[in-house]
Amino acid sequence: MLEIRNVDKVYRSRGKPPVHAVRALDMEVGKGEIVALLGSSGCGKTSTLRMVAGFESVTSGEIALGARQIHDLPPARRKVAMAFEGYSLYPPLTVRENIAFALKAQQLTHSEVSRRVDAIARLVEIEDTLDKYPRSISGGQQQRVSLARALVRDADLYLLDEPMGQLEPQLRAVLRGRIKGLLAERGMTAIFVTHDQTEASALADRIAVMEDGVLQQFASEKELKSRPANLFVASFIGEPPMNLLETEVTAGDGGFQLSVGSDITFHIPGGTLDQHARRTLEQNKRVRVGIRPQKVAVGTGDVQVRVTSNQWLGDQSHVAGECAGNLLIAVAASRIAARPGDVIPFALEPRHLHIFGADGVCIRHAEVV
Ligand SMILES: Nc1ncnc2c1ncn2[C@@H]1O[C@H](COP(=O)(O)OP(=O)(O)OP(=O)(O)O)[C@@H](O)[C@H]1O
Repeated sequence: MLEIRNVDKVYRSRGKPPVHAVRALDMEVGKGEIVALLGSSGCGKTSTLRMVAGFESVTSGEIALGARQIHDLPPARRKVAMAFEGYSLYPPLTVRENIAFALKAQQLTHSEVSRRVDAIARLVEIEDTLDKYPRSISGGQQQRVSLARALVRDADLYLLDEPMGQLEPQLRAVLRGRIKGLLAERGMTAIFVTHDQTEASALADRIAVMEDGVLQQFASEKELKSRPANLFVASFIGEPPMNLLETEVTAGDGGFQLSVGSDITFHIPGGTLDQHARRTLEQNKRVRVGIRPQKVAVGTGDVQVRVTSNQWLGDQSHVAGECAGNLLIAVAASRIAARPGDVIPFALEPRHLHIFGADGVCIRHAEVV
């Protein structure tokens, strides 16, 4: 449906060094798929969306939508609807007129326009603002008008830039569900930008994780968590973040020992490694390993940890502790009786380890259970 092929974006402003905002981006989005672009501020999410919509040119590369090459077309001819981060509402028009304006090109009857505007306004809960002007409504309401203006259109692709960033958490959760329902019911294809992992997971079929202009991994939330492509994705996705440890590698016992000083030793059987992983471990003296806090067992095991904090969050405990200069976090389903300063055991099983090569690429994933 949407194909982004080897796209680069370089901003050049006079007197300033060029900014390489997007690098060699390759991405395919299927019909009816909902995709989240997730990443920290400045990683190139908005630039990507704006290039697809046509508000920024591509520096190189191609973008196709269905059978059409669109990267050289003006925005109005792309059949792409976009809700902007800065809303871009027309100040002299009322909310109703702003939303209806998006339907102008579709030559609908007056009553059909009214019906559609009322329905979308109801969905995003702005019915009572329809006769007001943008300046007299709140930022959160303006954001919903912008969202309504994009979703009301018939388009091949919907691009939503931080569509709910201004809304309070409760309304956000309600709208998330409704928008997902609308997109699914109509088989709409959508890409939305977010900083928020919960939002990405709740709305999207697949998540594109970007950092520094580079697509790091494009996969379902489940796969990002269970098979992170590299250290960046491993540490960025998941809450609390993955525990990462620097280990020393020694070969032996038909496999490898990965140790953190004399305090932690993992035995990795050769049979759990493919050829590339084995070669990487043979060639590197040190590698990083990662283990999800949810996979660290508390009160059992042979890693002695000095507790630094222990919080009960109502449905789970987060226990943090220090071992050989490393901070380790464990998530347990029950209350843990431990106070800061106590020494308690943690169990870190080798089968739950992700192992990363010197370039940060994951060479062995944890066993999926
Ligand atoms: N018009 C522009 N001219 C020059 N540099 C720009 C321009 N627009 C964006 N940039 C730069 O390009 C990089 C990527 O910006 P972009 O807005 O795409 O990131 P983002 O991931 O959407 O960030 P945010 O979440 O903060 O909106 C940043 O370094 C930004 O400063």
